[in-house]
Amino acid sequence: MEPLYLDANATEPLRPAARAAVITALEAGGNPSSVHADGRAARRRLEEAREAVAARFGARPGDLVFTAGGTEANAIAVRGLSRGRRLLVGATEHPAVLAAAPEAEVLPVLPDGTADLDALARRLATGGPALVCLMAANNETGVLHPLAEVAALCRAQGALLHVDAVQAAGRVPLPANYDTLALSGHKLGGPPGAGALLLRPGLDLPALVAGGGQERGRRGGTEPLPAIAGLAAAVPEPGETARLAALRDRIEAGLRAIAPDAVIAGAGAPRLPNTVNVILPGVPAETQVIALDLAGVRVSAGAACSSGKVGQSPVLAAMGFGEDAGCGIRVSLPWNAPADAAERFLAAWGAMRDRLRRGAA
Ligand SMILES: Cc1ncc(COP(=O)(O)O)c(C=O)c1O
Repeated sequence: MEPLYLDANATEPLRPAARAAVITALEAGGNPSSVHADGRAARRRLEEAREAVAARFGARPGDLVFTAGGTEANAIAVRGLSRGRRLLVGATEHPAVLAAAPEAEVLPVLPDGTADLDALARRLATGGPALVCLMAANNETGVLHPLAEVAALCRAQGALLHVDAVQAAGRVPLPANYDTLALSGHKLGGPPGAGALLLRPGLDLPALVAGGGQERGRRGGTEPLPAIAGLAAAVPEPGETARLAALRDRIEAGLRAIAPDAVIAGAGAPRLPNTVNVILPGVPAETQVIALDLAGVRVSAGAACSSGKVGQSPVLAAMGFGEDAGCGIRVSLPWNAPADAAERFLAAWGAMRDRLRRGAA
């Protein structure tokens, strides 16, 4: 039987339309900065992709900066906006943001994983101008922060807001009142190698790498046009979200029925339709991931971005899970999850749990 890929939050499988767009752009070639006809054709394709992505995510084309991915989009925003400002960063942010903001104050989250709005209001009320970084959806738990309220607090206190929407984009509606918002192509079903930073109208940012002045001087370097074309073509099918949410609900109901001792992280909070983080107390996440992998089911422990490192999840630790913060696995359904994904996952998970219990007895 085909392996069951349930690690979409690490990377989504390439969508057929994105694959076709990548190949077309690769074969067409051309550098958008060249003035001859091939360059002008590449420039047209770049601007068409910009218009499509901007329209889809509610931005103006002139306010969209293409990047090499989500990490770079976050870094441009955090470095560019934080000059002369205090940095306030959510405790469950992705390393892409945390690493760009090493001197930040950490904003706590509530036990359900959502931002602690009272703590944010207190931090904003004292001290100088701030830059707040809070993600739209968490990569490990799928928990959505209340960004409308966060944005209102920021506006009231003259703070800027950067939103890492890498996991939310294409899965849930995006917040509107940001200063900057980061996207990543390969989390949408495009290829790796392209991302985007959306800017509030009128906002400008210095480039991290100046290069040849591309992207209106906001991101130097030849634009990765095949990956950008793939990003622009990576559009969900109608009904996809509802289909994934139904599979997610079946998985959660099944887990509760099989194992009353299992805990679903962030269960009470609004979450992504495709993500379940299930904690099996006392069993290291790595053990679970390997056992499921041997059974042909691909899930992950914590953030897959940390190059195979597994240990305590800082996200689950920030939610107060203590020792069990090392015992959560992330199940993230891809856009093309098969109709029997929930049943196959539950059968493998239940068998794994039985084996581990017999082994422990
Ligand atoms: C929430 C979040 N932000 C940023 C990133 C980094 O994106 P990229 O892989 O495109 O650099 C990831 C990747 O896992 C992520 O989950």
